[in-house]
Amino acid sequence: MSVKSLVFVTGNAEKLREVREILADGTPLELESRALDLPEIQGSTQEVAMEKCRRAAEIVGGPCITEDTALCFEALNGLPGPYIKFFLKGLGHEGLNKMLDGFETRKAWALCTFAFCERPGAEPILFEGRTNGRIVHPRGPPKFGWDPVFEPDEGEGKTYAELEPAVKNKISHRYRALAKLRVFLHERQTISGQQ
Ligand SMILES: O=c1nc[nH]c2c1ncn2[C@H]1C[C@H](O)[C@@H](COP(=O)(O)OP(=O)(O)OP(=O)(O)O)O1
Ligand SMILES: [Mg+2]
Repeated sequence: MSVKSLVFVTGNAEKLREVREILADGTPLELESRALDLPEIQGSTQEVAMEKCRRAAEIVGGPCITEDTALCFEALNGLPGPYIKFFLKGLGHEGLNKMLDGFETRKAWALCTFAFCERPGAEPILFEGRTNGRIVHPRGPPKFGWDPVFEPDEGEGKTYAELEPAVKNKISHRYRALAKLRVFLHERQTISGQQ
């Protein structure tokens, strides 16, 4: 398998931008993108990611990757998790904050799951990355999803939205998952001799 033909299937332009920025550093990995909004099942983050990637591989007809992002609240045992897109749409930034009023902790973690599927019918392989933080009232430009309400522990008091993109990309859930995917793809290529 040549990684040059790897297709990233996502309907989210901001995700694609960050993935490209992260991949620009280090060993080159060429990505082709397909803007499809794939249906997502209900279930654990892993089940959602596996099924989405399976469907993507059927449509693409070859190797592809997909990515799922969850935002998990400690007080809610990890919910909204993979359903954050719908919670954000329905409640907005302030609504997400209100959900936690009355709970003892506003701790949260961002979880990114990349899935790689070699061909239609193959079992996808998952790569997870996690960044811990907490939910705060919105600060910073509202450019990408819930970035204004997530303050990562390593962000020196800034929200993802307030951090320079290059700084977010060094500590983010996405960066951490992508680092694992990259090692996997690199080892695969080396083993199959396709440098
Ligand atoms: O770093 C991030 N910072 C802030 N917000 C983020 C981030 N990454 C994803 N998000 C948002 C987008 C969507 O509201 C939800 C994930 O849902 P998710 O299904 O994974 O993304 P999506 O449907 O927009 O794109 P895709 O076509 O790849 O499934 O969290
Ligand atoms: Mg989605």
